[in-house]
Amino acid sequence: MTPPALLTLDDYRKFSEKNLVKLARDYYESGAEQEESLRRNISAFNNLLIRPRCLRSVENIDTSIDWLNGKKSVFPVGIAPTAFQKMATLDGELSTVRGAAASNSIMICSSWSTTSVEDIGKEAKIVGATIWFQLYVYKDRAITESLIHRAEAAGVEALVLTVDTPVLGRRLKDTYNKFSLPKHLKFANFESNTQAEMPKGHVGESGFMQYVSSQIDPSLDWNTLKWIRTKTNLPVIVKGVMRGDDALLALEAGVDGIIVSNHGGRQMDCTVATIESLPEVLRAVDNRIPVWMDGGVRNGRDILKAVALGARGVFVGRPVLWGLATSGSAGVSAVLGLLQSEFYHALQLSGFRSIKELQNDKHAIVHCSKL
Ligand SMILES: Cc1cc2nc3c(=O)[nH]c(=O)nc-3n(C[C@H](O)[C@H](O)[C@H](O)COP(=O)(O)O)c2cc1C
Ligand SMILES: CCCCCCC(=O)C(=O)O
Repeated sequence: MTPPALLTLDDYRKFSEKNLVKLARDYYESGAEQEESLRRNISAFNNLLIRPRCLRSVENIDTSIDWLNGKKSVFPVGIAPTAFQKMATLDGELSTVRGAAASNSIMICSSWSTTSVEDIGKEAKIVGATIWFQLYVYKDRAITESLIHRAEAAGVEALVLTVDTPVLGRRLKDTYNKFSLPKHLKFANFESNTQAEMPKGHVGESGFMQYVSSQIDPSLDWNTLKWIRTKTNLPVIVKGVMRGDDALLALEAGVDGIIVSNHGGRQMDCTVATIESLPEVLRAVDNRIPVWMDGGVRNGRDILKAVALGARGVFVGRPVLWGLATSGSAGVSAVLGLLQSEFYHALQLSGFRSIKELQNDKHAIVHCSKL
């Protein structure tokens, strides 16, 4: 069936809901606890207002940006890692990587994918996509080390260490639903490792929470990051930094980039929004390494605001799942294409012809409290 006109990401969200069973929909949509952070990530963008320039000849706009170490991206939006994509569509992560390639975006693959990193890597080579690999650190370091080496061999270009998940946030809907990976799906990076195999079916309160507390290392600290550094020559990016002081520690630990993130409001609830944390992290980093953000980006104006503050780019999580559940790889590239055209349009309407020009204008946006 041809989907109706889908004009906004919210249209994709609503349309995709029909294609998802409740267990999957709740898992994808949930935030932790009372979902304050989830809502604030989105609403905080509204406190930033754009100050448009006029009469600036906006016929040609350059949305490209140096994404990492000189590698260009045609527009500043990447795909955040999200687990268990085969709950959204048959081909799961393979559809996402195809959608990423079709829209010249980059994909961060989750440690907890339902397609192995090797299979995603093979497909990425065929379709010409850039992939990074997101890492969770297991109590059993041999599992973590083997994941790093497998990701390297699969052709990933950077490792993304998630640092906001020492333990799992309490997502109430998942607990009510007794969420676990549906029986027909695999925890694909761990198939051969029964130790790390997630319990199947509805066990106890949430099979997911049980698995995390038995396997994931809550003692993760800055030394763990140094240990990871000794295991790979790939750039290491930390995802989940929310404060300037932690950004300075990340710099000291020698990271190659930071993603300001609160895990889409799925971990600690009642946090500041990521767009509110971004300026403090940027001040601390002072242009020494790239800083991206994710959380609540839902249109081209949000991208403009984050980039105007100084972000190298943004990542989107749930919107890609909505595209995936709407129409597989075509849906992913449609969602990314929509963001790209909205960003282009927002630059035109506000009189900025390139990201450089936007970032050089220190008054492009204003916080509403300053009016
Ligand atoms: C269903 C779902 C699964 C996620 N899985 C992962 C994951 O495996 N690893 C990770 O680092 N972050 C994970 N995240 C967090 C995202 O990478 C990202 O931080 C968040 O979705 C950004 O917010 P947004 O959904 O508002 O764009 C997940 C988020 C969602 C919604
Ligand atoms: C160590 C926690 C693993 C959570 C995996 C998936 C995820 O990040 C999410 O559901 O959010």
